[in-house]
Amino acid sequence: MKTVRCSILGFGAIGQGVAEVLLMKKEYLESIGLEVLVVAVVDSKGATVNPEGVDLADCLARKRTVGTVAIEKLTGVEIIRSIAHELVIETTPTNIVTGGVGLQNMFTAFETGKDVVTSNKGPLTLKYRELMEAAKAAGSNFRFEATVGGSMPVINLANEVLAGNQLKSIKGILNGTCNYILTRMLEERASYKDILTESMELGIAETDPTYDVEGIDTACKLVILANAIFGRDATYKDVEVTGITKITPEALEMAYERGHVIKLIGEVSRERIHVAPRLVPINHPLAVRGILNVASIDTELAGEITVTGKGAGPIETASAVLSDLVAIYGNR
Ligand SMILES: NC(=O)C1=CN([C@@H]2O[C@H](COP(=O)(O)OP(=O)(O)OC[C@H]3O[C@@H](n4cnc5c(N)ncnc54)[C@H](OP(=O)(O)O)[C@@H]3O)[C@@H](O)[C@H]2O)C=CC1
Ligand SMILES: N[C@@H](CC=O)C(=O)O
Ligand code: NA
Repeated sequence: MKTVRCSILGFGAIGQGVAEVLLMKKEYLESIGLEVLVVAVVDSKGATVNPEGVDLADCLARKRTVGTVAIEKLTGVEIIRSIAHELVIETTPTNIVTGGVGLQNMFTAFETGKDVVTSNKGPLTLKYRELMEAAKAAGSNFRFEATVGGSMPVINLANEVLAGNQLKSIKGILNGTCNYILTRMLEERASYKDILTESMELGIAETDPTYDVEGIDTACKLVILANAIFGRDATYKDVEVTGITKITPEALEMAYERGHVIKLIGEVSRERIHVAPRLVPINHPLAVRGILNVASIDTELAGEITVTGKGAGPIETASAVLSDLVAIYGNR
């Protein structure tokens, strides 16, 4: 049995989802020869640490009752430097201005020879090239399937499953919150404000939900795809961005009467990266509903390949984190 010691940095919707999935998948992981030991869990107030493995069920219970896992006043960087482990699971908030605490966590992880699996888009949007170089110099694994499309496979699908097949563009819906809002505004005439509040309660919206509705989150994901799949050196400023804040119920209804839905569509190719609301025919493969995401990959050899799946949510996103963990340490 191989033991993988890991830290979970950020214990909000996704960090907790990861903890739940690690508990749920303990037997499966053991069946493929992996014992995953979480040695530290960190939120904004501090950490629970145990080099022999923390009690994840207890961390989840304390987070839900007391509001924090903090027992010791330690930060992510301090934990990365002082506690022996192999893998940092980074799930702190996305910040595209500074990279947030996640950027420092990732650089420190590579500096100390650790692998990183993350759902955090900020560092990758701001400093993709530098992070890849740091990971390479350290000989570390760096995987981030959860950053784009949540559970929906897209990065690993394009780079691994479609390896060798030159890709021309990727186009689709990459924000679950916006799709949920647009769907419910049209189908139930629910109010924009109420659905946004509900999205925050469901753990699908960003820590700062303006990132969702202003198209910033989709833009981040397009930057990650541009860099990870199209070999570009893009940052946020390379994206043309329009969000959904100006879409009215009347506009949605008028479009529907004419056989269309309005969707927030992102598109990335070697030439252009842009996101804006667009009209999509009702029966088109991109016209998915609710929190679903969808991506149509235009390939050189295989034509168009379209995938869809839940783009947000704690357990769904943790599914992508789990698959990255297994890709690094499993005997596949
Ligand atoms: N929600 C989703 O469906 C998806 C989210 N993501 C990405 O995953 C990441 C996490 O999202 P989500 O869980 O929803 O966000 P939340 O806001 O629910 O959780 C963020 C967590 O990070 C903690 N945190 C904030 N600052 C610090 C700090 N300085 N040191 C340590 N911990 C800190 C927070 O602490 P505290 O609990 O004390 O506030 C909280 O536990 C984001 O980058 C997001 O973009 C990606 C895919 C899907
Ligand atoms: N807030 C995001 C979460 C996943 O990245 C979304 O709604 O898609
Ligand atoms: Na994904």
